[in-house]
Amino acid sequence: MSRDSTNREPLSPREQLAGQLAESVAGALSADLEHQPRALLVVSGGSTPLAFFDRLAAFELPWERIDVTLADERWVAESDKDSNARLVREHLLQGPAAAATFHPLTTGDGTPEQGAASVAERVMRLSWPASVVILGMGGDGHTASLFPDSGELSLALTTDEATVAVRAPSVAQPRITLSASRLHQARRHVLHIAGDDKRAVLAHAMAGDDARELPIRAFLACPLAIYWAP
Ligand SMILES: O=C1O[C@H](COP(=O)(O)O)[C@@H](O)[C@H](O)[C@H]1O
Repeated sequence: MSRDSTNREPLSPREQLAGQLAESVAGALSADLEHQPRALLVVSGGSTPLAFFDRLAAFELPWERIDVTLADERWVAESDKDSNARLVREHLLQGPAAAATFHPLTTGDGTPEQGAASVAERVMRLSWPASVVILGMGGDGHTASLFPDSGELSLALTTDEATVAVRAPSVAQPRITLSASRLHQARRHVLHIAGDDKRAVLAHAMAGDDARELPIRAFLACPLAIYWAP
């Protein structure tokens, strides 16, 4: 355990990792904004990024020139406990970062199939390439909402469209995901994961090349900076 800058709270390895990733992402956004009017940050949902969001939000950056969107989203209301947008609003768009512009991946449509085209138009208006795409990974090797058991996986791995509506037996809600081709459009790619289980999945992914088995494989050659803690 080390201590944070106030020398009060002991930091867990995951908290230290979140701080290191926040520093790196803040530096990347700052560097890009020196030579472009706006910068785009693509983040993932789930439980892993929360401490990172909290840390990044505190950086003094020209947030009014920063757009934030998600790699994927559950097709639920923003008030839902499973909404990635809710996590971003509650943990990232706080303090200095409240001045950023957030672009959610949902619409008022009943299904992601109905909403995907208008979300794609919204996404394509952003400042690509993104400064950073931060990916997470599930225990099944999924990243964003590219699930091994989804009927839309092949489409999501190959289409030039920006978004794909996804359904998978392994997850409760329908989802929308940025396609692999859209997620590839970034200056920097990061994989942020924690725990020995995910390290083992990543090692398995690195030993093969079939992205339909472990979709994270579609990003291993980006190159991908790996942020891992026990
Ligand atoms: O479903 C999702 O899961 C992954 C990983 O989530 P975590 O809770 O294990 O951190 C995430 O990267 C993805 O964006 C999310 O929709």
